[in-house]
Amino acid sequence: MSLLEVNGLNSYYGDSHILFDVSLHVEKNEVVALLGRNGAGKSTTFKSLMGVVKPRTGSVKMDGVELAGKKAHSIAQLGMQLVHEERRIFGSLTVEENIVLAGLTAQNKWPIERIYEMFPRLKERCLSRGTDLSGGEQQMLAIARALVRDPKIILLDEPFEGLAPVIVQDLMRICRELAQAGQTIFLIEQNLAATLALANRVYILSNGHIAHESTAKELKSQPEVVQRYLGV
Ligand SMILES: Nc1ncnc2c1ncn2[C@@H]1O[C@H](COP(=O)(O)OP(=O)(O)OP(=O)(O)O)[C@@H](O)[C@H]1O
Repeated sequence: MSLLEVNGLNSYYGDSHILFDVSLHVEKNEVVALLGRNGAGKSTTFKSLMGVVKPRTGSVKMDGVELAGKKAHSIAQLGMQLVHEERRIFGSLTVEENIVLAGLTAQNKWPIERIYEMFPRLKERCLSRGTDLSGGEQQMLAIARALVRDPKIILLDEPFEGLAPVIVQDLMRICRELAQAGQTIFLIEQNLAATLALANRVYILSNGHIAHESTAKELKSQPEVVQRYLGV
C-alpha cells in the first residue's frame, strides 16, 4: 500500500473541468515532484488532495484512509500538511512563537531543538518577527511549522519560487536532510534543475492530465519530453 494513492481525480472550478482522471502515488520516504506549465493544474491537484477544492470524482487515500470528501482541517490532522506558496506565517509573532504555536496540538517528534538543528538560520533568527525575515527564512519557517505538526506527508507548493540561488541551495539541503530523516515530500516546482536534483520520481501535468511519469533520472535523459511539456 502506498502512503498516498490518488485514483481518477476529477476537479472543477464551477463548470470548468480542470483535472482529468489524475492518478498518482507517493511511497513512504519518497520525494516526488509534480511538474507542468503555468495553469496545468498543479496547485489544483494539491488543493484537491487537501480538500480545499472538492474533487467531483476520484479517490485520495493516505495510509489506506479515504480523504476525498473530508474537510481540510481533518485532512491536516490525519497527517497531510500543505506549505502554501504564500507561506502563511504570523508576521507579528517571532520565529520561535510561530514554531511553538504550530506544534501545540501535535505529539512532537520535532521538538524545537531538533528544528533548530535542521534550520540553524531559524535559530539565529529565533527572536525576529515573521515580517522581518527574508523570503528564504520565511520559507524555512513555513516548512518548520508544517514539520512540528508531525506530518506523514508534506506538500510543498513552489518552495524555491522567487528565492536567490544560494538560498535555493540551502533549502535543497534541508529538503534532502528531511528526506534522509524519513520525511515524505510531494512538491510542485518550476525550477527543473532543482527538482531533478531533489526528487526520486516525477509526474508531469499537461492541461489537467498526467502526461508523463518516470524517475527523475529517466526524465533527465529525455530532453524531448522536457521540451514538449515544460518548454525548456
Ligand atoms: N479559483 C479558480 N477559479 C477558476 N479557475 C481557476 C481557479 N484557480 C485556478 N483556476 C484555473 O485552473 C487552471 C489550473 O490552475 P492551477 O493554479 O492549478 O495551475 P498550476 O499548474 O498550479 O499553475 P501555476 O504555476 O500558474 O500556479 C488554470 O486554467 C487556472 O486559470
